[in-house]
Amino acid sequence: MKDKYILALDQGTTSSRAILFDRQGNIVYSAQKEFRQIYPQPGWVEHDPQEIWSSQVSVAAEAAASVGLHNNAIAAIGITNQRETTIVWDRRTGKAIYNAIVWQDRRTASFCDALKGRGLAEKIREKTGLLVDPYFSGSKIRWILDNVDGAQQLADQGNLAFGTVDTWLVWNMTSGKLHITDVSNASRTMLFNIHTLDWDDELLDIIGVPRSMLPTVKSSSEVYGNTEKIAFGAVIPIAGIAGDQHSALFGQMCTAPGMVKNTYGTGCFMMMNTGTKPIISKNNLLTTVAWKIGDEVHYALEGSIFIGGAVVQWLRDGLGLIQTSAEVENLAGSVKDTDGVYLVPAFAGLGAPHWNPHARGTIFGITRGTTSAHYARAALDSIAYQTMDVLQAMEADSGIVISELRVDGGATANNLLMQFQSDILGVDVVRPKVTETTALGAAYLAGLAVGYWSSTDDVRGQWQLDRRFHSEMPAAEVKANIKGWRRAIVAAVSWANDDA
Ligand SMILES: Nc1ncnc2c1ncn2[C@@H]1O[C@H](COP(=O)(O)OP(=O)(O)O)[C@@H](O)[C@H]1O
Ligand SMILES: O=P(O)(O)OC[C@H](O)CO
Repeated sequence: MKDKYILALDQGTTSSRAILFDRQGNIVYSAQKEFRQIYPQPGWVEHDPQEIWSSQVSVAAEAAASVGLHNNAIAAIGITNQRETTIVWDRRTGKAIYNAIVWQDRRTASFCDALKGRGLAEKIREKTGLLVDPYFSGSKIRWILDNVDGAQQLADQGNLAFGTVDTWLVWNMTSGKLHITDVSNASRTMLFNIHTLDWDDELLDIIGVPRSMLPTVKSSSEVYGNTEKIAFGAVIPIAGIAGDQHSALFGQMCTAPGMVKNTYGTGCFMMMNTGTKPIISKNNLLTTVAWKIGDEVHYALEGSIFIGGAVVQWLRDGLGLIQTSAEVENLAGSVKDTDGVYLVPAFAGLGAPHWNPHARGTIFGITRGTTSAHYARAALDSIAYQTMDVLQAMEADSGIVISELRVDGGATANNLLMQFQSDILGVDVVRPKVTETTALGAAYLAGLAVGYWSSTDDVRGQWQLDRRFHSEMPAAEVKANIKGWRRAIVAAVSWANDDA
């Protein structure tokens, strides 16, 4: 298998990517295609399942063609995907009966409130590791069964299939031969028991989802089957599947308990490997299955921040202060600090660890001397402060003092942000050379299954440092900054309460 490659398919919220990796974990070719975001009503977000498939298959074909699709040049395919996004289709035709309901979609908030009202939150958290929230797939499936004509009847007849995006891609790549998912994606549905590693009959009953709709749950690294030539253009083993944040944790080689990564994309997603036992959070974090390789299951704690790099997009598109996201570094760096300005970017409520859907974006401490540069600096700082809130919750839940944070995602290009992150956390922030860690993780999972790499130890050595940021800020300054952020959070939450 001398000149073979691994093809990683990274199906994200706004684009589909296909990246070819070589045996040293280097990127050989990368292709990317954006697709439509559909907003039928405020708070609703949908994708066309057909566009998810066609964008993914076209970039896969482009990447595969770069090394000669018909030369058996690709040893295996690994899939990683936006999580929780829900697709329901008719098994007989392979046609989706409704658009994909995206993880950001809030339409099932009242259904979730009703579950909480019935006192089910603790049971659900105990079994699934999740908070009751529209974020997860279960309530989205229920919505489709309740709102698409004839759906419930089709489900009762066993004609409907549900899948997260990994499942949908595999179904299409195998012309409907495989209806599978992996443990990491299953653990984001609110239907999966993370202790028994099976769909939970009691939860299926509570949420009203027939077991016949659900995919078979597999490990994250095994040969599930082959792509069909007619659907995919070539016959290639599909050998790895993991949700994108789980895949990034693996790609960052956070394979030992206590290792943490934070991905700074549109949102920020921090995950800590907690080893082979789940930790149920007391601080509003999620417990999730990191991956299963062979018989070994790893669990993780996760904190999801809804607005990360998106606050920079707002400076660019909403305020017009910058032309490109990258420009924020120069603008913010033109002042020495925010001069007391705090920005809480709760544009869509606050995620972990606050979980307040009513909070809204707020800016405090403006004076006559405040400039656009202070806004830019406060926006960057807000990403770092939100990360700090999650990291502290993780330390409290795990009892582990974190000494190093591995980072990836688009906003980690920003050195000012990374330095401030290290200053405010008091830990080293560590940026690898390959920041496409999500795709790399999926490639590793697939390559391990087919013997392209022999063991996790074999790939661990491929992780290479780009830059390590050490904390430099004097302790008193750190303390004063954090105190201001805490006041800003309290004020943002209070602002949302119109009785206050
Ligand atoms: N130099 C930068 N400084 C701060 N934010 C940045 C920078 N470059 C990109 N971003 C932000 O990073 C995000 C894109 O990162 P990416 O990892 O591609 O996200 P996603 O996978 O969620 O689409 C955008 O929100 C963008 O504003
Ligand atoms: O597609 P991304 O990278 O924004 O990730 C989305 C997450 O998986 C949602 O839980």
